[in-house]
Amino acid sequence: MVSISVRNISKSFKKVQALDQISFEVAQGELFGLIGPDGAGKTTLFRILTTLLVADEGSASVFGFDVIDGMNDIRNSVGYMPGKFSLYQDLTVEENLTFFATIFDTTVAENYHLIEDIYVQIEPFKNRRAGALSGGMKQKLALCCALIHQPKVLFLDEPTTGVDPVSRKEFWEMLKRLQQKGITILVSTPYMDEAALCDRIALIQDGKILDINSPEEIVAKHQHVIYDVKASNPHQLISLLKAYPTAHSVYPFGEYVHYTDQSGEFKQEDLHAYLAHNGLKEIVIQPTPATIEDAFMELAN
Ligand SMILES: Nc1ncnc2c1ncn2[C@@H]1O[C@H](COP(=O)(O)OP(=O)(O)OP(=O)(O)O)[C@@H](O)[C@H]1O
Repeated sequence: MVSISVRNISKSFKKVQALDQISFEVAQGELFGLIGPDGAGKTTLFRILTTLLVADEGSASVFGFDVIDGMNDIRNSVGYMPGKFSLYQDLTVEENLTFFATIFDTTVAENYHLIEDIYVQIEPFKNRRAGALSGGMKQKLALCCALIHQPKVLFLDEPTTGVDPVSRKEFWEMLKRLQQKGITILVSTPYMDEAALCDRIALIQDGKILDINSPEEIVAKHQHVIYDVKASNPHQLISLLKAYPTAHSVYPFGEYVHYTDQSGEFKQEDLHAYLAHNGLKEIVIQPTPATIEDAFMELAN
């Protein structure tokens, strides 16, 4: 069964085309990721799907309810965790949760089973103002607030941005548990490593979908051999690689530069000799497996 359906959605703000003919479907119970850099259009899409913004073109439905005609039904059946400002900073942890339960005409007690796993971690701070919580705790509270009315679909806009790596990992484990309860989850993230944890992902840039598939298939489609390259002068290394006659792509990747070549006759020794001849030292060149980030760079090129 289809839980979220997006058909040819476009949205512009004056001269900026935030979304350009976006289409995709999310199955019930699926954990689907929107992956893209800042400004890709992720938040705009979330706002359209949660009925807070009207698209210029196209149509969309959530759980069979149209985003225009079924606005109230959607609002009652989805949970939305916006990237920023979803909590009342001056209310305590407990007051925030009670507030969100009340506006959906339910009680914390009624749906406590859904949030218990998460809430026990912030319960020791239940009398603390939300504004005084750490990033990871705010995120857990925001997730509890989005879940307290037992939504069928969860929209999470960059839930782990600005959160430490341990809390990020815990957060994804919680999402997996929620998925097992049958909740459909649409989550956005700029972190490519998190993309691998989704069932399927859509790679988005400049309002367009570059590809939709499982993370494994997106990586498997990558055509070029990727080389990790490192040398004494990273800036010069990038310029030299870009100037190499058969270069296909060159971009920084952690402590390395990722290099792909367009020639079938590429030899690591030739590239090594070229870099050494141009004065670089401590040169390392080694093949490395493709990641989602590499696939993204290739598609975005
Ligand atoms: N209300 C608005 N008025 C004008 N431009 C907007 C508005 N909302 C979004 N935009 C522009 O639309 C584009 C997409 O923005 P959007 O917030 O959807 O991207 P995003 O992928 O969520 O990135 P971010 O993580 O930076 O929010 C950006 O260029 C943004 O500046």
